[in-house]
Amino acid sequence: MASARVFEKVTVFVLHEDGTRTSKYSDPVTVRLEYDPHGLSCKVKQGGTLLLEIPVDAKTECCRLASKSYIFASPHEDLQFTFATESDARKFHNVIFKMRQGKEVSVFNERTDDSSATQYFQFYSYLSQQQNMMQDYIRTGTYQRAILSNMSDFRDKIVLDVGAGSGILSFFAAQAGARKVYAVEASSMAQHCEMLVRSNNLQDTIQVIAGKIEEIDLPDMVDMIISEPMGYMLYNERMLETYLHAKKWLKPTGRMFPSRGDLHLAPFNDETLYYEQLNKANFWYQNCFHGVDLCQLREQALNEYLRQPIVDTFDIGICLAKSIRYSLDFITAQEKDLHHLVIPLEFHILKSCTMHGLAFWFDVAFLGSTQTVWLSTAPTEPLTHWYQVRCLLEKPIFVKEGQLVTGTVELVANRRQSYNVNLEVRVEGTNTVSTNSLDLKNPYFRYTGVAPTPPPGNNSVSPSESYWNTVDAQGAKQAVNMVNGITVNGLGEVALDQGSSLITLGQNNLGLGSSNLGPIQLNLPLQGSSVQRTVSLPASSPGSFSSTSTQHPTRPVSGSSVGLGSGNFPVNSALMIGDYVTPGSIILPTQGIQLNTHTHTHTGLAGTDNNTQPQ
Ligand SMILES: C[S@@+](CC[C@H](N)C(=O)[O-])C[C@H]1O[C@@H](n2cnc3c(N)ncnc32)[C@H](O)[C@@H]1O
Repeated sequence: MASARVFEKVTVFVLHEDGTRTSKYSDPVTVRLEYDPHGLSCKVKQGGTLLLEIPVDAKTECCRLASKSYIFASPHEDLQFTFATESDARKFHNVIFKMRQGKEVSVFNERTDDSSATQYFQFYSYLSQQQNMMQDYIRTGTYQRAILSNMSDFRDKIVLDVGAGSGILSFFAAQAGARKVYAVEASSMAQHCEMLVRSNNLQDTIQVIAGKIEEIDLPDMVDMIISEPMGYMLYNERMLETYLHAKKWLKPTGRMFPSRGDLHLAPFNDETLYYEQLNKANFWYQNCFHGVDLCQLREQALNEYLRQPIVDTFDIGICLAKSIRYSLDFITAQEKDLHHLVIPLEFHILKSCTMHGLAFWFDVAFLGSTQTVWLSTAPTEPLTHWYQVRCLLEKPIFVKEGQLVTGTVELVANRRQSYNVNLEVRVEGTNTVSTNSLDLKNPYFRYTGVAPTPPPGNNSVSPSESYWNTVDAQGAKQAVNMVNGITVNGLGEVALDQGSSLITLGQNNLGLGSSNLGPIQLNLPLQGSSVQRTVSLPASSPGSFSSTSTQHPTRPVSGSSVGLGSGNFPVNSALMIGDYVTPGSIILPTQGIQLNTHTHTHTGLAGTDNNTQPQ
């Protein structure tokens, strides 16, 4: 039920203690039963005016009365609705009865706290959040390619879209020739989705069903299930369980798009990241903060910071071993398989280094009958709104090339639609063990838009020389300037009068004293930044020129127009609840960006230090 059930000419009475009743409104009203993630919302209207709204869920006290009436009991008022016809009263009762029956047996409700579900579906009811996901071009483009390059899996088929949101994947299925698409969406986005279906004239193909997969009914079994159920680290949000649950509607020969998910794990080295967390905790290590000794809480603060998985991106060069892959086959896996995952670790260390933790990313595969398409969130691939996730160890360990690091990552599902992550790593043949326990529901969003830098010690040629070799000599030649009546270009070539060609000078061979030229400033493009960096050249360098260039992160960020500069930008915390922050939701200051080479300071971030998930 995406559209509301509407009942006209309903008379509403207030029931009194003494058994009498009085009319609540002078005229009959219109009653609408609308889908709500908790159950239903019963809206009483007159003309366009909303007079009353009664939330109806599994706990609401209500029942049928005689053949044409229905009673709602509430602490302050008991109401009787008398319908125009018996048939209306029966329909009204049936909608409520079915909803309540669904709730009683809802697998979703059993595994989810009400508060978590409320916040979660509220988040997805915002058009801006659906837009954020839709604008992740790598994500949306890959889904469309996977579907349209496997037309034979969709043509004339019945498709189920699990968590349809705006309905974008349902539209792709329709483009691929699906006969019928059931677009199931639990948030109130279902209503917007239905509007799009109608305005695109696809109401005969796409049927929007408002409700949770675990609670709705479908008229048919389906040939194909499509969905985008992946959260941070693949498993966050526990929507994969909903995706697997939906298989109760899949024909035995049916397909799942995506068909398989691979979680990748690799040990990493990142001194800056580790000390950044440590330093944040050091705030509590002061004994006279406005006259108050805070030291007692330093340990707990550190624990809190270390419990946060870090969401951002990094250079693959920080990884100390080849990643291991933990695969989940969506066709064969069961919901309960995702309640407790134990991932065995075995890393063959490739370079001697301090290991600070484990990095995670995921890929999903669409195994079509014509083509296999992969969607990857690897650090080597264009950035998506899933970024990558890193979990720090409580105590970093030193590992040597050739050593074997073993251990486990345990993911324990919780009622907040997330996981507790327990790490344990051991260096084989030594006594070295390190652990940590993290809360995936409360990650630290650290992405600033700065291109990640490779780890130190990776240069086998002189970086200074290679840089200058790549400076565009032609650009410098054209940067012509007048200095003390002499024309000088960026290569140091000079001409004494206008119109004559420029000549290369030896060391100050015009006899100009260095003091005449003064300090020379050169504005260079900075990698990953849209700001200029001022470099002072020796005063004896002839001429001065200014070359302004805007360069974006070396790894393209997918999604909407992102021009991300250096420094720390406020992230709109309202956008960070629920699913993810997209690259597009970084807010750039309009002016005056100070070059900040320390990417680890986050004083510029809005709100708290980035809680990205609902609690
Ligand atoms: C990550 S979004 C994807 C939206 C859309 N399919 C897309 O690709 O843009 C997941 C959607 O699934 C919905 N959802 C989550 N759990 C659900 C459930 N148990 N039943 C139905 N919908 C659900 C959310 O409300 C959200 O709109």
